[in-house]
Amino acid sequence: MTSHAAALGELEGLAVLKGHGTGNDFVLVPDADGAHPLTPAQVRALADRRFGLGADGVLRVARTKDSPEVADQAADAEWFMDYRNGDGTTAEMCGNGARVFARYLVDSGLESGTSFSIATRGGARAVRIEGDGDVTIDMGVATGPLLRAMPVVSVGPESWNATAVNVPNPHAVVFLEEPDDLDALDLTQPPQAGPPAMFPDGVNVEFVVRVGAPDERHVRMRVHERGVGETLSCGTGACAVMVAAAGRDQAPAEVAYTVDVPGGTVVVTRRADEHIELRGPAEIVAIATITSAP
Ligand SMILES: N[C@H](CCC[C@H](N)C(=O)O)C(=O)O
Repeated sequence: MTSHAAALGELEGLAVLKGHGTGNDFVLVPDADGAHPLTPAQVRALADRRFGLGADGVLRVARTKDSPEVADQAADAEWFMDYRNGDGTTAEMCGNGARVFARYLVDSGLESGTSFSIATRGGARAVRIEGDGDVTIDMGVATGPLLRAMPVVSVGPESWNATAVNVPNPHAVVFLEEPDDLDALDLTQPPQAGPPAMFPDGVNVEFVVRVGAPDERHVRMRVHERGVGETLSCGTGACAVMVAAAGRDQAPAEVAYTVDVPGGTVVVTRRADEHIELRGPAEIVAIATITSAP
């Protein structure tokens, strides 16, 4: 029996869902009574695209008040988005996941309004369900560009200076000149980002080209995610890209960028209070029950 089969066997009978935000896909695990805290091995098994359900990450739906690491957010948010990368590691925040998580809370009746907050490892985050079905997440204030030292990113023999931005998970943003250069990048292996001391817990790396003139505030990106690999979209990455591009463009404090990702398009807005808002679609595509190996 594979280790994945054993891990899934520990979850036999569990009802889960599958969803995505611009192609960044997740297994959602409703766990209101805290019966399934999920081990890293169980996360890897659920996320495995051959031996499991397949996803970039896992979103466990837990009660904030019963989750010690975020219980201080319980007054603001009833539900905790316990995000895990597909390799079983945790991360501070997941922007696309937050949209899918919010969609599930509303569709399942666990939240009844169109404005509420969710708890995350990065802090409580306000959610707004838009009239057209999009979901907007207040991602808080990004920190960066971090100017203490310009990180360097390498892919094979090529290297570039990058811009470090935390959302609050760590990102390194590389601007490329030509769209063909973006499309030609081999992201089957993790880019190297350094100096290592700058990213002691690893880093998500985004590669960006402008679309049109700078004042069109339109960019296109690819991303290699920490703990996952290349994904079709990254919400926190899109936010990091917006902050880096706005700095590069010397854009006004209040500004919005359209960010094209391989899986679709999101809009990232910086408000006057410096909060970053991520707006985009969120889909629940399936419901499933974990059954043990026959
Ligand atoms: N796809 C996620 C990013 C998860 C970040 C995770 N890969 C990490 O920081 O380790 C998003 O939409 O923000």
